[in-house]
Amino acid sequence: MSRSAPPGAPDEAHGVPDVLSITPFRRLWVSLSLSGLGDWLGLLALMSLAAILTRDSGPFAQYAAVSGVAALRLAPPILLSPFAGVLVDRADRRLTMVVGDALRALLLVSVPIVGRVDWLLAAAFATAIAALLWTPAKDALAADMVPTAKLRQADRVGRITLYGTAPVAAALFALLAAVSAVLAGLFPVLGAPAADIALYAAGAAYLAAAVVDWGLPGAKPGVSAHGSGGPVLPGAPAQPPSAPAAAPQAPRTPQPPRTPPTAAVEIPGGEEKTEQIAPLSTDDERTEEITPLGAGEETTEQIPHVGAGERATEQVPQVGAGEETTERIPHTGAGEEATERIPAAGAAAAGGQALPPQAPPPQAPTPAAGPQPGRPGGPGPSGPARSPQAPPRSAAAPGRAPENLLRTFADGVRFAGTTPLVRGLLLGMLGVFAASAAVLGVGRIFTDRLSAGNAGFALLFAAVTAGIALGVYVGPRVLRAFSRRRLFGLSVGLAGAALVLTGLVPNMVLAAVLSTVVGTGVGIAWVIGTSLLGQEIEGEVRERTLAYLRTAAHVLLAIVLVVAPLVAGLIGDHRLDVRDLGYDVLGTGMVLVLAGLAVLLVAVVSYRQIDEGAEVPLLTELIAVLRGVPVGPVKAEEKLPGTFIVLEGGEGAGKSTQARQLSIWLRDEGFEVVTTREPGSTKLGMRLRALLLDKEQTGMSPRAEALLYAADRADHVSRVIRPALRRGAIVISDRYVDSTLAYQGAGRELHVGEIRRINEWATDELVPDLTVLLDVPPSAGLARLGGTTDRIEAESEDFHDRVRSGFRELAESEPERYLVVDGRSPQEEVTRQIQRRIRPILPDPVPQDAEAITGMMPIIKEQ
Ligand SMILES: Nc1ncnc2c1ncn2[C@@H]1O[C@H](COP(=O)(O)OP(=O)(O)O)[C@@H](O)[C@H]1O
Ligand SMILES: Cc1cn([C@H]2C[C@H](O)[C@@H](COP(=O)(O)OP(=O)(O)O)O2)c(=O)[nH]c1=O
Repeated sequence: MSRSAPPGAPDEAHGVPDVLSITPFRRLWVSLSLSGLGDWLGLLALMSLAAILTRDSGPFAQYAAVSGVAALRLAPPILLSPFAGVLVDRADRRLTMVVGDALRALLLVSVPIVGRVDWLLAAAFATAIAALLWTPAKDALAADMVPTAKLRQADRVGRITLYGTAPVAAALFALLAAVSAVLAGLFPVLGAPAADIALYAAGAAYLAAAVVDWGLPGAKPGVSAHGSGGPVLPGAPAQPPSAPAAAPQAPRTPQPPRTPPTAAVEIPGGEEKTEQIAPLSTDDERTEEITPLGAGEETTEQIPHVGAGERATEQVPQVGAGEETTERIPHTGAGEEATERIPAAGAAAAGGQALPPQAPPPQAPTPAAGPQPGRPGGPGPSGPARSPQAPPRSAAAPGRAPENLLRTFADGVRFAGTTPLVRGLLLGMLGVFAASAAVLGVGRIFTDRLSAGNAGFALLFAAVTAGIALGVYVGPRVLRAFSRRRLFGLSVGLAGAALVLTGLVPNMVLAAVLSTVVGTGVGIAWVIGTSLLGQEIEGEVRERTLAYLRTAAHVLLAIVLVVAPLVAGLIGDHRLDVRDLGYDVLGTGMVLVLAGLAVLLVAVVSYRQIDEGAEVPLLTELIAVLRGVPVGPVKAEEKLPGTFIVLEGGEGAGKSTQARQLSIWLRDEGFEVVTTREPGSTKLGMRLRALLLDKEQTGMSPRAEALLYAADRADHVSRVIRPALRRGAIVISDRYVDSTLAYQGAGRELHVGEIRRINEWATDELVPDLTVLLDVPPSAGLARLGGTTDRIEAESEDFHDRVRSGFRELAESEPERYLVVDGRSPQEEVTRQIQRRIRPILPDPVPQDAEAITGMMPIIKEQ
């Protein structure tokens, strides 16, 4: 059965990013890498130079300047992105990118030349504005270049590029700081150019990006190959550069694919777009999901995605792409909103507006971007990684008011906190995200106090990003036998503890080592958190939750980057003298300590939420895992005195016939025998059987079918089988778990492993002592039945062939627990073979204590 790696199981082929073989996209990617480098390098250099230029301007000025750089870079995306989208929708995208990159180059280069902090802050703000216009143009262009089927991949490539440029920028920054120190030594006239060179380098990176942009294929305003103005995520890829903070998450999040493929229409401008786009509706994802269900199911599936009942349903036809709808909803929360928007903004817009996420993309780490593991501090430079889903692409809907972050939060809190696990995960992920933002926020002044300057700041930043990368890599590989939930909680705690220590040690090297540990904790928490979230929640709710996470991360980033230096300034630097020992209490260090303590608190709260119901104490499990011994609740195996025999096989294989023969024989032998069957041996089971086998019942989804059989089985085991086994009876069941594995697993091509798990739970892991498989070719078995067929019997020949092979594979995988008999043999022969196999496993027909008393009862099985 393993053969059936059902649909859905085979994840999208995330192989080598072959989107990069699309020449225009590859060029765009080069441009994104360059401007991403410029973003990160520019951010680091601006923060550094702000600290340097204000070093002598009074106690609080330095903190305020660094905080100001962060605020001015992050504010435009939050406040202005909807307007930027409108503008960009009307402009030539390629040209917008060229201008955006060139402008940023000029601005960064002008900063060291002017050498004034007020100009530095103005330039920080202006680069944010430039990125704000550049981002939607880039997203829309990317969407035009990539076929719909590859949008998701393009999105991934984009995000990886975004994260990837951060450590590169950190390394480059450190190198340039060293070079500038050497230059300053050689030519004292130059002063200490410190951050200057980094700003020139960032300017050069932007300039190079502008040159590459120039060679990109242009696109007319408002036109998108994919319709909706800019499709969805595609842009995401683009994001890299900008969005620093982006969300790591993931894979699932991005709904990129949703872009309606169709909309290959060119529509200039806002509203009209909507209409034209309308007709489409394909979406890769959806298609995949629907496939197994067959026609008729579509409707059913869509509804859950859409969320808001009727309204949503109405929208679908109008908007076309179901996905679009889906996307909007998560962001917006309310179905109605979505409805309103659509007409007004057009699909594209709708997407675009996806809340804040994209909006902010430009510079700030978009929420969307979220906490990507990869991307370290998210604080990134310019734009946040737009969320994949967020349709950065087309900017905002004309005339639409800027999205309301508060609303996204309110919606998010409402739906995201539905289970303790989800609550715990979100809390933990946001906690570690804030931790890395805190390091970035106070890092520059902190390293200044440690006399490590730019090089120290670069080292700190590189340490955190490298730690995150390490965490993301090792997270899924470390302590494999250890509970993922607990590992998540521990990694959040690790990040918090390491952050506290970082703030306490007045030593650059130790601070760098500890920052790596902070990053590692952050990376592990992100990678595990996103994967647990993906497992825990599905479909529309998952999208909403991730949108919320991105938005929250974005806002948190902005707050931490702006507030952290200010708090450090308020605390100030003090010297503690205890006897002969002096200890410098740094305002920045204390902010790290406070942030670390907050993260530790978050770790505890989050751990409590996600560890609910765990049966083994944390330490016991950890020690066991480290020693390599099996862990887990040691289930007190209930020793059942009875014997459980199951007859399996296809239709007409002779199961009922043999069950009858067996029970006659065993009763004759003096056993209490319970003959039963599935489905339908309890009151509830009879009703389920009617549902399951009624031919009128058309269009039942395979998963629902599997669950109904499992429900019947759960009732059957708890009411009939287990009580009989407890009494010491021999239970003969006509069908059991293997039927679901064969019919719904192999036959319907559902995931066999998943069905097995569901059935283990349903039966509380009751496994037969012996399973007899009566093997007959389906045609022979069905011919024996004659007459009318039920819903399952009426399935195709192929289906029954798969079922037969499914049964045989099961038997082959556990030969000691199976007896396979050729069901075409004469009945008596089949019976004899079964008796021969059963005899050795039969219990003593008389309770042992009774025998001990009389000492004279025959042992039937030996007769
Ligand atoms: N070994 C056998 N050879 C020929 N016919 C058989 C054999 N076993 C059962 N049958 C006949 O095949 C038909 C289906 O048998 P049944 O036991 O009801 O199959 P199942 O319960 O597996 O659907 C019955 O008419 C039965 O008499
Ligand atoms: C128990 C079980 C039965 N089935 C199907 C197989 C049969 O076609 C039908 C049970 O009908 P039934 O009339 O009991 O058939 P049989 O005499 O062949 O056992 O339900 C499943 O698909 N999955 C299951 O888990």
